[in-house]
Parts: sequence; structure tokens; C-alpha cells
Amino acid sequence: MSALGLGLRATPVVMAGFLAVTVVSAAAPVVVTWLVKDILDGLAAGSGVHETFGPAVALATAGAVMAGAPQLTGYLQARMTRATSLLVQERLHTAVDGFVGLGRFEDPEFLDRLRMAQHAGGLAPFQVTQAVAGIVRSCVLLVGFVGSLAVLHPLLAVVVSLSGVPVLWAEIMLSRRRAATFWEISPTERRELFYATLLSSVEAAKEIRLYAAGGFFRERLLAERRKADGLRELMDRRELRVQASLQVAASVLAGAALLWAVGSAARGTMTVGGVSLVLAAIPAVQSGIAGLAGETGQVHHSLMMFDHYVTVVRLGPDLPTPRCATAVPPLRDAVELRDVWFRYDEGTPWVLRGVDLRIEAGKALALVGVNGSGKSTLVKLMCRFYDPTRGRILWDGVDLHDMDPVELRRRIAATFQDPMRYELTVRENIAVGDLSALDVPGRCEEAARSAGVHEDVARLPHGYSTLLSRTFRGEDDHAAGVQLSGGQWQRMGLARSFLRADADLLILDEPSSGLDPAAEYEIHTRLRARRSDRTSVLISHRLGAVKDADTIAVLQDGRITELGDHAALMSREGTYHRLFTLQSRGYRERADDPVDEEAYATHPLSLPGPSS
Ligand SMILES: Nc1ncnc2c1ncn2[C@@H]1O[C@H](COP(=O)(O)OP(=O)(O)OP(=O)(O)O)[C@@H](O)[C@H]1O
Repeated sequence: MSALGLGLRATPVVMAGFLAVTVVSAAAPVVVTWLVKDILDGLAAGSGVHETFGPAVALATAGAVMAGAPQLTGYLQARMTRATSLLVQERLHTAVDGFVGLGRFEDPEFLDRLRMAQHAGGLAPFQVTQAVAGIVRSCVLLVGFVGSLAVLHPLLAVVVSLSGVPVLWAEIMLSRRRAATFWEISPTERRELFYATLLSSVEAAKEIRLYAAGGFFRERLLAERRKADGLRELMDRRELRVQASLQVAASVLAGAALLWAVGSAARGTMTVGGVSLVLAAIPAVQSGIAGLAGETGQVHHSLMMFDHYVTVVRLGPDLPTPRCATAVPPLRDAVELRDVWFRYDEGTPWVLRGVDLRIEAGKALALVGVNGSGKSTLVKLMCRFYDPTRGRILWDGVDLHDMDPVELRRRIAATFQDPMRYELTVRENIAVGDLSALDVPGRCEEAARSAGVHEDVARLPHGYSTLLSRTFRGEDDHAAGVQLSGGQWQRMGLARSFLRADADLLILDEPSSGLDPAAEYEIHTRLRARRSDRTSVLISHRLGAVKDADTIAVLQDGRITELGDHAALMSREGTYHRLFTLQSRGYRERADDPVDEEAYATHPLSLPGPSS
């Protein structure tokens, strides 16, 4: 019903027109058959031109309706498909956009369902409408022709009607199997799509060529395709077996009825028109039954597929959100983690193990630790991309659970390790950080200046209107896009977060890992200035860059093992001291020279970096 409702909401007039044309075109063959019978019987009884003229005109009109109907229904179908799939896309993406966290985007089963929803959602309302129209057509046809047969011989009408029961049952079974096959091949198709994207994407092209890995991925793609095709083949064979058997049975029945009709005519118990009616009615009833069965199977199949769309649209929030959310006030006191435990999935190792951490308002916290120690995970929890498995995160004493996540994120400006590379113009790329900046001249430019990328942008062919893409051309001027360097992209990510100048919490997850030492120094000087009066969390492997933080937390295997400022941690001679000494050695001419902390802090070259 919701599939039909969706179609009706998308395009009510077209849908009503489609159903009307369907009913009229379904009634036409019944009318034609009776008109033919009347004309033949009239001619056999010696009627003149006057008596047969009226039925002949009606016959010609019905023929014209039958000829024109398919074109009109084709056009109306196309309009309905476009309108419903637009509505479906809008609803599906609104629902997906409403997910608070990231968990669902990392759940293969959900991704399979989403793919099916994208595929089926757009088609199902139309398919259901089409099938319902088909059912109406078949019913009109069946009532007309079974009624006609019943007039000639009631038993014949009953036998022909009953022959439809196994056909109907078989179609429903087949449609169930078809939906199951679709579900079974969905992961395979997603993997195939993944390999196809790899083989055609500019991001992967470099490594694939360098390592000559194209053949490997192509084989994987073909293996996935063969696997899916194998399942499709099984389904096709099953359909062939069932439908061929039913077809043979239908032909035997039609042959028997034909023999009976001819015999009756020879004995004089049936007119010539009656024979013509039987000849037309038997195949029409059989095709009506097959149509009814096929359409019922189609409705059943489409509804099973549509169920994926309905499930996704009705999933609701992935993380609990409060009914009456507490407003998120500016940060006055602190963000606090209390005994936070976290793992990505049940049964996987803990990533955070009882973290207690207080980030005072207006202070800078640095998180350091080897690869995989849980630093990025910790800040992702602060943005509420996931909820702690145990423990709480408080914003001025209020649990993040009790806040509207959208409001919370308005108070946060963050740059992550790999900022997104949108294939949009420079201005749009920056404005993603705060879309209102698109309407305020100079805001994106100011953010780009702060991120130190303005001069680079000014040299681009169309400045801030330059498209950053190698795979699309500009929509207006069809000019080819350009590509930025890794460091420039990283600065674009920073510019994005700089647009949120009034955010209370600044999160920087390795914001300068792709920059050269001079650029890194310059960025860190800018960041220090920005952070000075703001609460910030900085993650960096370049310990010279975090030296000035008010508090430095060392994360090791999901636990905070050291906490304090630079001087305190150096005097502890623990992990921080070891890593800092190791990195700063790159600035000493000889290994036994004393550590030049100043030189290292202003040029925080990260060789050799910490490793896990
Ligand atoms: N989305 C995810 N799903 C499952 N496991 C994850 C996910 N992200 C990270 N992990 C796992 O969590 C652990 C911590 O990862 P995290 O990215 O937080 O470490 P990190 O300290 O930021 O590392 P790095 O210094 O390399 O950036 C790793 O073992 C990683 O495999």
C-alpha cells in the first residue's frame, strides 16, 4: 500500500490516467470478440449491410483504442517512474542524512539493504502500480471471457478457470525465490562495484599502474560477476522449468477445448460465431490467468524489495537522541570523559579502556600516542559519531546523550586526518564548513588566508571558482578542473573548520601531517594563535607541535598513561620523554648533543616518527 501511496503522492493525475487507460484497453478485446461473434452470426443468418454496419464501426473503433493504448500507457509509465524515483531518492537520502553516527555506514548488512533500497525504492512504486494495472486488466479480461465461455458451457468456464490456480501459486513461489536471489547477490554486486570503481578511479589509478595490480582487480571483479551470474542462471533455469511445464499444460487444455468446440459445431449444437468465440476466449483466458499470475508475482516481488526501502526510511536515529534535547550552551567549564570504554563492535578488542579526562574550557589539550592507540576514536566520541560502550562524556556536566547532536556539532570545529576532497569549486569546498559563507563575500577567502592557502588559490585559473576535480568539467564554462597537492588539500580542510570561528571546541586530528616543515611551522603558529583563547584538542605525532599545550595526554593501548604539561612529562622520563627525545634527535648534529627544544618546537620535523 505504501508503494502505491508513494506513487499516488508523486503524481496522482498521471496515475489515475494510467489506471483509466488500462481498464479501457483491457475491456476492448472482450468487446471486439463479441462484436466479431455478432457480425459472423449475422452474416451466417443472412443479415444485410444495414444490420452489420453498426457493429462493424464499433469493431473499428475498439481496434483503434487497442492500437493507441500501448503508446499512451508507455508515456504515462515513463512519467510515473521519473516522478516516483525522484520522491524516493529525496526520502531515502533525507533518512540517511538523519543518521547521527557513523556505525551504520560501517555495517555491511545495512549497506546491502541501502543498496537494495536505492535500487528497488525508485522502481517498486511504479512496478506495483504497473502490476496492479496489469491485475485490473487481467481481471477485466478474465471476467469478460470466462463469462462468455460460461454462456456457451458453464463446465468449460470452470475447468479453464481452475487451471489458473497452479499458475498463480507457481508465480508467487518464483517471486519469493527471485527476491531471495536479489538479497543473496547484493554483497557480490557491491564488491563488483567496488572493483569497478577502483579500476576507473583516478585515486586508485596511480598505485594500480605502479604495482601493475589492474589484472588482479579485474579478475576479482570478474569472479564476483561470475558468482552473481551463477545465481542468476539458477534462478532463470528454475523459472524456465516451471513456466515451460505450465505452458505445456495450458496448450493441452486449449487443444481439448478446441476439439470440443469443433465437434459441437459439426453436430450443430454450436454456431460458427460460437466457435470463433471459443477460439478467442480460451487463449485470452489463459493469457489472462498467466498475466494475473505474473502480475501478482511481480507485486509480491516488488513489495518484498520495497520493504528494504521502507526499512531504511523508517530506521530512525541510529544513536539515541533525547525527546526534549537540552540546548547546547557555550562551553564554560569543561568537556569531561568519565571512565569511557569503547569498542567498535561486540567481540572486538577494546579501543578505549576506562579513559578519564578533563578538558578545561579555554585550555589546549594535546593527545599523543603510537598508531592505533585510540586518539582519533576518542575525538570521534567527543563529536558523538559513536557513543561510549561504557562511561559518559559531559559538556559542562551535561551528558552528550541529552543534547541534540546537530546543536552539539555546531559548537565544534574539527579537522580530521584525511579531510574530504569534494569535487566542487574551491569556494564550495571551503563553504562546506559553514554553508552560510557562500552568501557572504570574502568569508571563504578569509578562512583560506588563515589556513595559508589563499595565495595558492589566487594562482588557480578561476581563483575561488576553480573546480577541484580531474573527473568533471565546470558546469558553466566546461573548463577542466584542477587537482591540489596533498598539503593544499589539508589546508582546505583547515579552512573549512576556520569558517566556524566562534566554535567553542576546536579539534585538530593531525592537521599538518601532509605539510613540509616550514609550512607546518607556519600552520602551527596560526593554530596556536587561534587556539589561544579557545578550548582545543590537538592530535599530532610531531611532538614539537604539541609542546605548548596546557595539558598533554599520552594514550597507550586505550589508556591514559601520562598526563601533564611538557615540562612535567619530560621530567617523568616516560613514553613522552622517550618519543620527544627520539624525534628531536633529528635536530642535533651528533647523537650526544643536548636536545635543542627551541629549534625542534619551531621546526617540528617528525623524523624519526613514533611507530607502533
Ligand atoms: N571505524 C572503525 N571500525 C573498527 N575499528 C576501528 C575503526 N577505526 C579505528 N578502529 C580501530 O581502533 C583502533 C584505534 O584507532 P584510532 O584511529 O583511534 O587510533 P589512532 O591512535 O588515532 O591511530 P593513528 O595514530 O594511526 O591515527 C585501531 O586498532 C583501529 O583498528
